[in-house]
Amino acid sequence: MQKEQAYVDRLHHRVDVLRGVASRSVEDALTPVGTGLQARLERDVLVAERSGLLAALDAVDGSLCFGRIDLADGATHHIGRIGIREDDTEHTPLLIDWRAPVARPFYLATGHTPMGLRRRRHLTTEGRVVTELHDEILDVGDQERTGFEDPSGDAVLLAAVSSARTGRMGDIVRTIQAEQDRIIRAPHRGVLVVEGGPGTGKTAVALHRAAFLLYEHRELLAKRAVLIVGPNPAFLRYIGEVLPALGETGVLLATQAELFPGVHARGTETPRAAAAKGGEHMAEALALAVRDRQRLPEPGDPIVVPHDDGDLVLDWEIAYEARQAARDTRLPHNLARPHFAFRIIDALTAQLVERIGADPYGGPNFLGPDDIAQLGKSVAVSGEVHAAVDELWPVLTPEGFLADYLAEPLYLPDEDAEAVRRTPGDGEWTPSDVPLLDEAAELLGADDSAERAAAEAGRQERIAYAQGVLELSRGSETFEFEDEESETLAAHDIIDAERMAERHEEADHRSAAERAAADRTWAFGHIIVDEAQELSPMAWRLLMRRSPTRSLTLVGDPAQTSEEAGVGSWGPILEPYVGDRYEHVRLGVNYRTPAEIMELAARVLRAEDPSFEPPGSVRSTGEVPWTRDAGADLAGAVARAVAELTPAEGRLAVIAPLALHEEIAAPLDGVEAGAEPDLTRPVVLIAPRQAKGLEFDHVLVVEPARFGTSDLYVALTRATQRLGIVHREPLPEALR
Ligand SMILES: Nc1ncnc2c1ncn2[C@@H]1O[C@H](COP(=O)(O)OP(=O)(O)OP(=O)(O)O)[C@@H](O)[C@H]1O
Repeated sequence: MQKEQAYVDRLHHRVDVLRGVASRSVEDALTPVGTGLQARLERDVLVAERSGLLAALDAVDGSLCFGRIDLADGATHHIGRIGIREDDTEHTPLLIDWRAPVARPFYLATGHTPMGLRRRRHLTTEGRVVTELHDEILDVGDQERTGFEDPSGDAVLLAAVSSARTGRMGDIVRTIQAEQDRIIRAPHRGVLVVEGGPGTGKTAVALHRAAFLLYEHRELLAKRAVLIVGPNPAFLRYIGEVLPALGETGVLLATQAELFPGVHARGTETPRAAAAKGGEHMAEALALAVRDRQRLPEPGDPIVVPHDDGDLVLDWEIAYEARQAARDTRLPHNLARPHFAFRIIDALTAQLVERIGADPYGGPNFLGPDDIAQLGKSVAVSGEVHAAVDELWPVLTPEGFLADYLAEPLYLPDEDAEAVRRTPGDGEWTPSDVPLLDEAAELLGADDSAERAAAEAGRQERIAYAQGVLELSRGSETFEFEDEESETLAAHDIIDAERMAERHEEADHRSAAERAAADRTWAFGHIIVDEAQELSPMAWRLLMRRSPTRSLTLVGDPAQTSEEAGVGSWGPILEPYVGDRYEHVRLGVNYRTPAEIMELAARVLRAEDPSFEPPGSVRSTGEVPWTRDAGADLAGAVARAVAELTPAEGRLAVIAPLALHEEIAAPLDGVEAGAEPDLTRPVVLIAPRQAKGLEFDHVLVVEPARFGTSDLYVALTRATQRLGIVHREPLPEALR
């Protein structure tokens, strides 16, 4: 123990030194060095690199080193959250990053396949103090004993899964299991579907996979960013600390509602409306509705456009031909519009030319090219002509178009149309409007060609400039950071002219994740979708647009699908995008819910599907879930149960239908009936849908008869320790 303590002390000392160096170099870099372009460029690059490193060093302080592997050849490696090297000429590794290949046997080796290991050691620390050691002997022939042997090999895992919850998800780097490790380290290209029952670590694995990919493909992913999509804001707050604790901050976490920049989709709607909007036929309906906005005058009733040289007649034929030509370009509506306008202007000019210059005796037109050009110009700048074009082919914004469409939804089955109908200006955008806005933006397009050309010219200039600076800095080697080759630094070291130039965009010092958040057309380096079973076909269309390279990890459990628009199986969802070229892996062990609770939860699903098999629980607690009839006083019974179940340390969730929240919260101290739960409070009151993905030490389910089957299954599987059920209405059959 003392030896390990000495080693851990040494590691912390080294981190302190590195932190000092990094923070000084941020400070130095922040001091004004002059106003020259080059000075500012160098400063920006330095600050970005050193701040990232500093954040990583600060973040890992909690349990820096958690493992050690002893190899058969006598070598030993300590494993931790980041890699650290000694300040010597060889840059000797002191701590191996858990993501490095050398660390892999720590997670995978077994007595059967020892992968060159003699022993695996788990170190438990509190702050900087080593409190426990657990050793596993992996070489049966090895007679040496340390006195810290853990014969079962799962003491650390069991302690982790039984520990009191904080209201925030923690990382699992200390105890990643072999089946999880394989998923975390799977290649980043292509689509990987991770399926597993409640508590199998899908979310944990997804987050660690993000950390791994950022480590393994730092260069690419720092530029293109990683997007993690979760079901609701409470869930994103719940998981929000895992990646920073692993030293990773360059990730964008978002719900579907946040994926259309500039729109805060906070409105609510019926599940029926959400399902109708999420349906695949919606894409076709919107496409047809856009075509409807490309109009023609009625035959025989032309638009008459006044002009100094006499009225111009914009009739059905002219508009029809112009529309055909514009549609033939296959450009989105707003981008095809100039083609429509040109044709109209041409045709109207021809009318003028014909009228003014026609030879009454049938000879050639009197007007020369200059006269014709002059007439063309007069038509092109005419406000009346523009108004006529606008009427036939208006410039449309996604918001305006969709609001109009929802007021009068066409091309949908009647009952879907009724469900989605909304008076313009009535209510806010909802999460299921977001994929429709995105679809509309795609169909409409924005004519930003001039801006793009200017931006590209500016970028090329900056790249040329950055190339010059890089050559200069290579020559003088001004970066005096001792650990240049360490694993921690390797990530931030490599910088090419393009990236340097990107960082130098004068008005834009945002990280890739921040820029991605503001850009609808951003192509992410990798996308991770949690609770992926909830997404509708329309939401998949949006996400696939954000991942043109189809580099995605989808995590979900069809048995927990509550949204009507969600998936039943992955094949039909993925087929349009990748055919059958996706990997499908399963996680089979439940680390959260004790066997006693899982048994009860499984009965709920078995009522509908007798063959349903839940994942096996990693432990049982002896605590059998209970049910209690509240009689007439539901709130009183809930209050008594809350008093009983509130843990001294840890969290209790009361999961009840929203309609009962006011009544239930009234007698409870410090419990609020509100839309946004604070999960760090000892007792939280949440609705079934809000419970998705979360976990608590104890759970009290209220009035389960009002839950849908999958919502009930989700609610029952949230507890790590105890579960109680209070009801006034008769219990569902499966819970009796
Ligand atoms: N290898 C592990 N070591 C320690 N804890 C683990 C491990 N794997 C999972 N857990 C813990 O199990 C709990 C459930 O994990 P997680 O929330 O990722 O499961 P899930 O499959 O996403 O569940 P659900 O589908 O019910 O939302 C978490 O507390 C997580 O930290």
